[in-house]
Amino acid sequence: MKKIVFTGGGSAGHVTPNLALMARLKAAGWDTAYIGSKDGIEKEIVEHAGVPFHPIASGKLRRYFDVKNFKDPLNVLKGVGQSYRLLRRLKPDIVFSKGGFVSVPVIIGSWLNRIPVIIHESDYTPGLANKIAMPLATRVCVTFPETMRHVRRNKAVCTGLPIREQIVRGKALNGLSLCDFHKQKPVLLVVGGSLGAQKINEAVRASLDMLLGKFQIIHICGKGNVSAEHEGRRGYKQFEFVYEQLPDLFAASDAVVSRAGSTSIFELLALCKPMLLIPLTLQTSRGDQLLNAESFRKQGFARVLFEEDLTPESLLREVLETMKSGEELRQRMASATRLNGTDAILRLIDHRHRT
Ligand SMILES: CC(=O)N[C@H]1[C@@H](OP(=O)(O)OP(=O)(O)OC[C@H]2O[C@@H](n3ccc(=O)[nH]c3=O)[C@H](O)[C@@H]2O)O[C@H](CO)[C@@H](O)[C@@H]1O
Repeated sequence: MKKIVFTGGGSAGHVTPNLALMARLKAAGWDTAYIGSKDGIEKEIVEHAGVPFHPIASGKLRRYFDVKNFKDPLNVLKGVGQSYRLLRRLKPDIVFSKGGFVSVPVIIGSWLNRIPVIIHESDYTPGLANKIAMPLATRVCVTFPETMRHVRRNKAVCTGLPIREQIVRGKALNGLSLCDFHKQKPVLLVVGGSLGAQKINEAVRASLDMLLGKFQIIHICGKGNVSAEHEGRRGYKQFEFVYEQLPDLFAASDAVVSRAGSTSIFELLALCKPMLLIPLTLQTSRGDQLLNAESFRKQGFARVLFEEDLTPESLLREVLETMKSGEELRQRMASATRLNGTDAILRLIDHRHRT
């Protein structure tokens, strides 16, 4: 039986594209397993999808000072040892990595076992984990054509991002009834990335009275971030994290306010949803979301509001503008080439397995 091991995690953007590939490979008779961090979001998501999950120790690669920076290299080393032994036992034909810091020990473990590795980079510029992994990878798949220039030419393939098939199969009526919403007022979905975004959560709640005058609001606010004070308010529905119902919530929404994580914005592009993007700042990230957002703005798929300019008033103004330009944004998205990377990556996996 053909066997593949997946890795990737830290946040859901480094996990959900794997779900799209795993579903298809499982259906084609592959044996699939996952190696991820023992306390990362990937454990919950992968177990939820019914794929065997093998936890390892991992350390975060931080760009800022933290006492954990002294302990984490030891955890990464421990993770390399665990991955090496796991992979020697599992004996996969191939390893596929979606990036994130947990993937580094797994890729080193694969390389030590001489197992071919395909990695995928979601963002406009490669993340630190993928930069470390690239020399050890057989192939490097990318989402944006512009990312090809950061990868050695004989390894780079522009495949696009794998998107879960069910994302485009949501039912608006199910989404509305899940939130207890009606059809008379437009629906705004707010999602601050898979872990939630404090700044966006605060701005939404500070402008809630104004926003609720115009919209019904679905707010995916991240684990532990549901506000008890606003819970149960008519027209305002909060979720920490959503699994199967996400496609229905997407279908029920007229526009979306989102961080500019690559996985999210390509899903919204596939759905032609007018989006207002609030990218992570340079202070809190390497700036990848700023580039993702600028690329989408330039192509006419999204409006962008910088976090530095985020106030309750600017949020309301920009949401109204996004709704107003909804038809224009939708048309631009509908006429664009919208790559779903799933087929191209499956071909690479299959080809690698045969050679
Ligand atoms: C803080 C951080 O490191 N952010 C990075 C992370 O973002 P993050 O992990 O937030 O990733 P994205 O926003 O790109 O993707 C989130 C994924 O989670 C799913 N989802 C979200 C909410 C929910 O309730 N249920 C659910 O299933 C979305 O549909 C999507 O598939 O990875 C992205 C790469 O992909 C990067 O571009 C981001 O810069």
